[in-house]
Amino acid sequence: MNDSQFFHLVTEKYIAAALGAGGVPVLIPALGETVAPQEWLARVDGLLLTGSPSNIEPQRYGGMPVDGDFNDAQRDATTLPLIRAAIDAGVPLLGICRGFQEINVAFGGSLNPALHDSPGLLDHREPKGAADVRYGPAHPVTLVPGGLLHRLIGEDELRVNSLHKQGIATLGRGLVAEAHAPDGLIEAFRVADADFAVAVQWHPEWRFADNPASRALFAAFGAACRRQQARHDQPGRRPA
Ligand SMILES: N[C@@H](CCC(=O)NCCCC(=O)O)C(=O)O
Repeated sequence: MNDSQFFHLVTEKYIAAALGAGGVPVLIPALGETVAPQEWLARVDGLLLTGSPSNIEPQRYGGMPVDGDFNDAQRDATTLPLIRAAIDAGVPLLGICRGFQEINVAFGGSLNPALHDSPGLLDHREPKGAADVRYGPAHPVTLVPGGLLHRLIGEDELRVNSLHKQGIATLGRGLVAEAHAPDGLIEAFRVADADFAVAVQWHPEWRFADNPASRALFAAFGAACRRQQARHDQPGRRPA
């Protein structure tokens, strides 16, 4: 008998953005090793790695446990192997906030556990207030000239929201920076050799339909998922 009272959930803004990208969203529960990554990858055409208030366990990237930290070991045990398997299978990825941090860690990168305690870095935590305030524009990011996001969005700079206390300390091998905050923090990257594997530290899913840059990002993710769907539908396709 399982009498667990835990919920596996996702905020509706992610579901709305996945629908807006042309997808049929399905929530993958945090089951860790109970279901092999290949089982999920045979059933989906893309992975949207969402934000969450929880942190990645620091031992996943060589860090020290922090007293009182809200970690989610079950999610780590699900997403980190899934990310590696998705890249091997050519499944498109879009990582947001915690999802951005997860892709970095899956590629061997590390995180700064508290940006606001690091001299020279901005405080990237959300302001207090209603959702409009918390998800409101917080700082600019500069897109790397000629990078994927720069070409997709067609702007040199964006104003983005900011709801994270952690951030990239070292970028994982095989990842390429795509955007920086004014303090130099990497705010977006792509996986160098992937068809589409992009991650952003901000929240483009928040009112994505009202924001041309967010629309462009989700449209590109949707198009990559449809390319993967076409590969799925081909006889003799590459197994996940
Ligand atoms: N551990 C991270 C998580 C930040 C994050 O994903 N925040 C999103 C919160 C809710 C949402 O999905 O909108 C950190 O604090 O750095």
